[in-house]
This record gives sequence, C-alpha cells and structure tokens, in this order.
Amino acid sequence: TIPLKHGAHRIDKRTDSVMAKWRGYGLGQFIHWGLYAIPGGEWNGKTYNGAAEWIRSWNGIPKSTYDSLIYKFNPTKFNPESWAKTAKQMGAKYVTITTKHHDGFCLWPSKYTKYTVANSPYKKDIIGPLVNAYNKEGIDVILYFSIMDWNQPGWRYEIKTKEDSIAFEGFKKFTRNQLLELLNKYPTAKGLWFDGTWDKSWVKQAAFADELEKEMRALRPGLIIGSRFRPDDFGKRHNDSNGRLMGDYEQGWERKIPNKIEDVHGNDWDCVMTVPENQWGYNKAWNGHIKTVNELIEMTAKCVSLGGNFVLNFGPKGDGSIRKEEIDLAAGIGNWMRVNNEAIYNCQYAGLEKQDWGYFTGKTGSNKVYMIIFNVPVSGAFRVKLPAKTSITTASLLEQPNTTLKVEEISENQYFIHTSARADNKPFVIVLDLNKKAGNASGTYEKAK
Ligand SMILES: C[C@@H]1N[C@@H](C(=O)NCc2ccccc2)[C@H](O)[C@@H]1O
Repeated sequence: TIPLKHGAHRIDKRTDSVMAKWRGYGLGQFIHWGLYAIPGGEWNGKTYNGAAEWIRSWNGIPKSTYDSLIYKFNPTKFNPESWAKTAKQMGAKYVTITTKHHDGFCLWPSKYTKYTVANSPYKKDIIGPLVNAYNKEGIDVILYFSIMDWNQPGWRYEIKTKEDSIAFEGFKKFTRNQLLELLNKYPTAKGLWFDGTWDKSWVKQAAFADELEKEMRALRPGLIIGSRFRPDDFGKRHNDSNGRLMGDYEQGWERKIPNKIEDVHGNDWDCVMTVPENQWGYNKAWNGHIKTVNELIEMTAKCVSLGGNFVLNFGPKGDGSIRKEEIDLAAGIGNWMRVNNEAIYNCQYAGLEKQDWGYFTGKTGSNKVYMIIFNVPVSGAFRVKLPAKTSITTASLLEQPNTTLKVEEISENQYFIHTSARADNKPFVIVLDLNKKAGNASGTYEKAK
C-alpha cells in the first residue's frame, strides 16, 4: 500500500451503534430547497435546461440578479411539521436537508456571511424548525453542505496565483466556521452529506480537510461523514490511493444504483435519487420520465438488497409548499411501506444468489430472509438457491403471516416457493425462516455455490 497521511483512517465499516442505526434506515428523504426554488427552472419565460438548482450558472441570468433573489425569499407556506409528516407517512427513517447549496444561500442564520435567511424577508431560521419537526416524528437528520460556494468571494475553482491562494485560505476558514457552527447549532443532526468538492482547489486540501474532519468528529462523537468530503494526499476522492473509502459511507451513488454486491466494495452507502431524470431543486416543468411509485419501491428494495439506503429527493416550491406529485408519491410509497417495511428496515444484503423475480433482503442478525417480488414467473413458482448447510424452515406471505406457503425442494439447496395467483400487480413479500445447520452462524449467507 501507498503510505498516506490523509487517506482512509478506518479499513472496514464502522461497528458502533450510531452507524448501525444509519445502516438500518433503508429509506430516506432528501430535501433540496433554497433560492433556486423561486425561479423553478424558468426565467422571464425562458426555460433553463439544466438542473433547476444550478440555474445561477446559466448565462440567461446575470449573477447579481440571481443573488438578489434573497430579497424574494418569504415562504409563506413553509410548514416544517407537514414536511416531516409527509416523510413519516412515506416511511422515511432519515432526512438529508440542504443547509447551503452551491449558490451559497444559507437556510440558517450563519454568523459568517450575510447571504442567509436572516437577511431575507422571511428572517427566521429554517434549519432549526426542520430539525425539530423531523426529530419529533422520530426521523433523524443529516445535513447537506456544499463546499463550493458561488457567493463567497474567496471561492476558487483552482488556485493559480498568490492572490488565489490567499483568497482560498480565507475561504477555508469560512468553511470551517460554518461547519462547526452547524454542528453546534443543531446537535441532534446525525451526520453530514457533502457536495461541491470536485474542483481542483479543494482536491489539494487533503491536510486541511483531514484536520477539519478530525475536529468535527471530536466535537460530535458518532458523527457520520460521507465520502465526498475530503481528498487524500494525491487528490483522490471517495476512495483513497489505496482504494479505501474515506468517510463513513460512500456518497457516489448519485442518481444511480449498484447492480451487484461487488460494486459496493464492502462499504456502507446511500443512493440519492431524483423523481425526474435530473432535477433536485423545484422545477416547474417536470419534463421527461417521472418515476412511479412501483419504480421507487423497486429502487428502495434494490438498494437495501445490496446493503445501502435509498434517499428520495423532494424539491419544495419557493413558497414552502410541496408539489402534489411528490405528496402523492410519498403516500403511494407509504402505503406499501406500512405493510412491508419489515423487509426494508434493519435489513441488509442476504448473501443469496439474485433471482429474476426480485430482491432478497436479510434481517440483521436473524434467520429471516425476505423475497421482495416484482416479477411473478409465468410458472407461479419462485426459485430460491441457498448455501450449503442451510434450509427453509417455513415460508409465508409478509402481509399474511399465518399463511404458510408450499416449499418444494427441487435439488440440493434449491427450492420453488409456491403462492396462489394474486389479484393485483403490486410488489409483495415472501418471508423465509431459514435454519442454518452448524457452521453457518452468520446473519447473512455466503453466496450459494
Ligand atoms: C446531490 C446533487 N449534487 C449536485 C450536482 O451537481 N451533482 C452533479 C455532480 C455529481 C457528481 C460529481 C460532480 C457533479 C446537484 O445539484 C444535487 O445537489
């Protein structure tokens, strides 16, 4: 291995209880909210073709005009309790909230810049009431923070001159001040989701970022920090130059989902996902494919089946209300989660060979395995392959626990599970109680040979 001063400081997953709880969340909500929600991807009747939260980078609006949106920020319909209730009904166990996106507008009254809610007509803190409302619903909070800050005069994409270097040193101090401010103001926040760390200026800051990460962990023991925060000695991000994950979970699964367990390299991870193809902030015109409830349930199942969390994005409007399409999606996902969440919460990769009918999840530390069915075979029989020394004690429908299903052994450790035809085409769950003969004590199973 390459000797590194600022590479990964831990080899495997964290083993503490705070991270174990994070690992079991299964389903989360992402909130992208800020000044960009006011134009909503449109300006003077012209449509911005990129992601709505990047509209400031469009040459269709003078930067100063965008920045003056602060004087229009007065979300009269903002109701943190109703946002939290929507997330609760969806079955989200955590929420990731944008405290500051790339445009630099702070949803909390930061002492270190004037570009915050405190200097908007709204005046009040947004983050505090959101953290309290979500915590009251039993939902943990992760704070999203963009290092790149287009409003800060000291921000640089790269450091070319002495002047750049002096300016960026000031920017680094500002960044540290804001992160420590957030951790001190919102002590119940469980962790940080970083963004805007891909530019040349930041990937040179291995020592600074490493020191700051250590300082944040000392200030908030148990803090969960994503892999997108710091670069290693050679500017490598997410994984250091020895291929080891920096931070506590992989953040790279943005709008994409791994296909096989080898893709996650034994790391904790979350997948953050948009409802349209690529819109995080509110966009009036939701063009292209809008994901359906069934698609989003399948994405959730797929993520949990590979040991990750699925985090679905909501982009509230400039007035603070959540659009009907998102409310309806949350309700539809929630209807399924209310019946089937046992197959999602505190479940991980089951270690079984994937079958065409859907996804296996394994209940952490138990003999229970769930089959989340999306594709019913024309035979009506669901194939299961188990590792040696493992067999099926019982099979039942999660929605009707006292129904036992017929288990047909078709060869060594291969079975067909038979269910009766179903009236609707909704995803459903078969629960398997497995018994592991001596020699296979783990909660998950080696891949069936
Ligand atoms: C979570 C999303 N991240 C921001 C973004 O621009 N991602 C695009 C991107 C993703 C990965 C590397 C570079 C750039 C989007 O604006 C959202 O905030």
